[in-house]
Amino acid sequence: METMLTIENLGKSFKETRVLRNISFEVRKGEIMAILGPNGAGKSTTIRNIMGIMYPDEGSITFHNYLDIPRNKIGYLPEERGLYKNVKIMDVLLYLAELKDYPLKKAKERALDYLEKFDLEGKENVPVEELSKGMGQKVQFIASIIHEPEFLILDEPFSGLDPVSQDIFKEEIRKLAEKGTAILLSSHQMNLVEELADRLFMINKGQKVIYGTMDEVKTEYANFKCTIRGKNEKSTLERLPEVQRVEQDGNTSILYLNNNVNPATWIKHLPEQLIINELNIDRVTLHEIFIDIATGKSGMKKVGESNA
Ligand SMILES: Nc1ncnc2c1ncn2[C@@H]1O[C@H](COP(=O)(O)OP(=O)(O)OP(=O)(O)O)[C@@H](O)[C@H]1O
Repeated sequence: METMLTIENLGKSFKETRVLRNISFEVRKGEIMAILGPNGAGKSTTIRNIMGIMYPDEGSITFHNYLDIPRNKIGYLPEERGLYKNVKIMDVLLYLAELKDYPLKKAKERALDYLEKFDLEGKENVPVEELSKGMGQKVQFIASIIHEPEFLILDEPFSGLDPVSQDIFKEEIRKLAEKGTAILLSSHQMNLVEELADRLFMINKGQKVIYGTMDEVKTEYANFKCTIRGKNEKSTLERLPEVQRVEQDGNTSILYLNNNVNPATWIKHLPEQLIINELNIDRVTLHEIFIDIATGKSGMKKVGESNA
């Protein structure tokens, strides 16, 4: 896949404090690349450097190998929402399209089409200030893609959306990627990231901790876990082979297994006296990987130990 955006060894300090160190990743045509990290990790600072809102102290950011990033080819849904309040929705959208040199007739058609998709049909003459938070977010999303950008940055696009609207956003984001848009997605909603992202970059304290495809990350970081429903002593479960730790809630126990355990072999060695009403084996979720890596809670690879 063709590389669109390349970030190499990005470094940034605010006064004496270094908030980004050696950040390198790329975003390719037609992919959804997630940038993840705990609060204060450096995601927004990375995005602001890409957008030219601030400049890096070290490293480079190139678009199709050029240092000059053409603003009319980029779409940006910022974390801080804000549209001109007393202006009608259509006027805002056309104004923003015009700023990106996009043909107005086409922009109007696209705006009407998206307003319909987002359940805002007939609202084109409503002033922005009369919209609910979720409706305003939909309009801002349309504003970020009205000009058919090649590269799209979505900073927390799902916050404040109801589940139906989240699904509509998810579908539109997928469609944009299928049409070839390169998408950089920042979100704390791990389940949505897990469903959407092709690759991910996780940052903590300004440094890379994970970089790879969702499958690579799962294979490298997500061990298997076994959920057993049945009344068993926690200490009995903890003594089972290859069990890293056990979490118990009532009669439900989750056994986190060591790296490289083959669950088919492991399950054959479970003692017969265990009480098993139900048993499931899954890989741990992205949510659990995120928490484990950010907190160093389990025996999984911790921050700084990654060689990804
Ligand atoms: N303009 C600024 N001046 C000084 N420090 C800043 C500035 N902007 C960000 N920082 C600091 O840089 C670090 C990274 O912040 P950043 O906003 O990039 O984090 P983030 O990963 O986007 O967090 P969140 O998930 O909370 O949005 C934080 O320690 C923050 O306090």
